[in-house]
Amino acid sequence: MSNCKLSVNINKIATLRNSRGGNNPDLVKVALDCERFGAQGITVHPRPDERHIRYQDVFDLKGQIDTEFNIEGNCQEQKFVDLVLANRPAQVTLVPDAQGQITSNHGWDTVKHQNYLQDIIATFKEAGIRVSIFVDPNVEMVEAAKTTGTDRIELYTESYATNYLHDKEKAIAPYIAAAEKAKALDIGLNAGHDLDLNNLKYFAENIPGLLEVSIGHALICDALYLGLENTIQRYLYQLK
Ligand SMILES: CC(=O)[C@@H](O)[C@H](O)COP(=O)(O)O
Ligand SMILES: NCC(=O)COP(=O)(O)O
Repeated sequence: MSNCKLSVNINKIATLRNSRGGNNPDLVKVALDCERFGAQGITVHPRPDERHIRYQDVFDLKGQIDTEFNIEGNCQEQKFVDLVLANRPAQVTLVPDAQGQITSNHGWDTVKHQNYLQDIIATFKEAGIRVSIFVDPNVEMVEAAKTTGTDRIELYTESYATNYLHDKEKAIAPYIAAAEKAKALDIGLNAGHDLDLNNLKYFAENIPGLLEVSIGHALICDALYLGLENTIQRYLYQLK
């Protein structure tokens, strides 16, 4: 039995809600239903333009969620730092997004941004929030993550998901190396981005010490066909 938790990213529920301006679907209700259907965490990624998750959503969700609340985002935005400190989620995941990016597309350069990361991570840890930082599957970046003081790293899995379709052993090789380095350095390990029902099982089976995956886009797409409860159950099954 795997110890890996499934955190459902509900950004795309907010995208749908915002498209009409009302409150349908109700983001808080969906989050609570995800928990009821077995999700072990809820992830949101508020972006400065609030194109999906709004800052107010974070306050609304915080009081309601029973499982692990994970807020992802760009800590170079002071508004994001203030939001996280005001809500004190179980975990904050720091992602180096640029303004206007369509989605997250790279991890931290933990060598170049070492001093900055040390300071911001200490700020969140002093507030009692577990910190994870988004990194590419690169051993050098994992090594330098250790001295930032982060509790965990989240491996950016886009290249795994893309290359899985052509050569899954080659696709996962850099992730195994990164995970082994994280384990040796006693850094907790999360992963996410473009994980789906096809590629998740192989990833979870082959990555040592995987603690959590956060999955949004594919899971919400699957729910259109399979229903949310059935979809969450199927993702959980991949992690068994
Ligand atoms: C950090 C990460 O991997 C992202 O996948 C993210 O949380 C998704 O963000 P969007 O929903 O805005 O594409
Ligand atoms: N951290 C990754 C995440 O929350 C969801 O990414 P995706 O499944 O929407 O690509």
